[in-house]
Amino acid sequence: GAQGIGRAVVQSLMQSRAQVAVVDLNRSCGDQCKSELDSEFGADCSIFLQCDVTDADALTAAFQTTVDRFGHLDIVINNAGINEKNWEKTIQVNLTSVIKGTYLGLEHMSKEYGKGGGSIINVSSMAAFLHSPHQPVYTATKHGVIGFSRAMADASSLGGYGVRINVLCPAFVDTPLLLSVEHEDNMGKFVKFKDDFKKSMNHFGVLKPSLIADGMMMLITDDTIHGAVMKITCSKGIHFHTYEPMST
Ligand SMILES: NC(=O)C1=CN([C@@H]2O[C@H](COP(=O)(O)OP(=O)(O)OC[C@H]3O[C@@H](n4cnc5c(N)ncnc54)[C@H](O)[C@@H]3O)[C@@H](O)[C@H]2O)C=CC1
Ligand SMILES: CCCCCC(=O)/C=C/C=C\C/C=C\C/C=C\CCCC(=O)O
Repeated sequence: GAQGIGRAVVQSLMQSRAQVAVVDLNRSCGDQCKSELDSEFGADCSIFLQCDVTDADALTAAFQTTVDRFGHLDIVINNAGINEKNWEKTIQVNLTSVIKGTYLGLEHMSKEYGKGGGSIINVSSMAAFLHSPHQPVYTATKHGVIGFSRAMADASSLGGYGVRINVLCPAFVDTPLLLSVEHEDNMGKFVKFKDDFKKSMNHFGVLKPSLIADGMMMLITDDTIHGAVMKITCSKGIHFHTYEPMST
C-alpha cells in the first residue's frame, strides 16, 4: 500500500534494508510514495506497481515482476482494504484478493514448489472481534481473513511449506480509510450509523500507523510466530488473541 498502514510498513521495512515492491491501485499516491522512497533510500531499493488486486492476472504479473526485479520473494503483506457501498467489491478486495495474494505468495515462497520459505501477513481488523452496525460486510470479510489465514497456517505446518502465515488486527488507525465513514459513497445506507462508529472511535481511541508497522515488523522478524492473530489497540498495545484449544 502506498498510503496509510501500507506506507508506514514500507518505511519500516526499508529502514531494515528490505527491498520492497509497493503494489497499489492509486497511481498518483504510488508515484508520490516511490519518489519519497527514492530520496530516502535510493532508487534501486523499491518499485511501485500500479495494480488492482481484484484483477487476478494483474496481481499474478505484479508478483512475477517483483521476483524478476529482486530475484526472490521473502515477505508478502496482503493489506489492501476498502469499505464501500458495493458490498461485492468489498468482498473481492478484502477477502478474495487476500486469498489470491496468499496463494501467489506460496507459489513463490513455499518449499512445496522448491522455494526457500517466507512469511505472509494478512491484514484483518479489530472489527472481526467487536463488530459494528456500520459495516456488516467489511466485518464479514475481516472474519474471513482470520479463518482463512489460520487454516492456511495449519496447512503450511502440515505440508512443510516453510512459510509462516499470520494475521494482524488493528483497532482504529489514523489513515485516509477512516475518513470514509462519513461518506454515503463508501458506506451506502449504513452511513446513517456513522455516529455509532464515531462514538466507538472516541471511546477506544485512534492509533498511529507507525505502531501498526511495529507490530508488522514483529510478525516479520520473529520466526517463532506462526498461525497467530495479533491485535493492536490503544488500551493493550500490541498483543495476541488467544483461542480455546480444539477438543479432540
Ligand atoms: N484505518 C483503520 O482504522 C484500519 C484499517 N484496517 C485495515 O488495514 C488495511 C489498510 O488500511 P488503511 O491503510 O487504513 O487504508 P487506506 O485507504 O489508507 O490504504 C489502503 C490502500 O489500499 C489501496 N487499495 C484499495 N483498493 C485497492 C485495490 N483494489 N487494489 C490495490 N490497491 C487498493 C488504496 O489505494 C490505498 O492506498 C485495510 O485492509 C484495512 O481494512 C484494519 C483496522 C483498522
Ligand atoms: C470505514 C471503515 C474503516 C474501518 C477501519 C476498521 O477496520 C476499524 C475497525 C476498528 C475497530 C472495530 C470496532 C471497535 C474496536 C476497537 C477497539 C477495541 C479495543 C478494545 C480494547 O481492548 O481496548
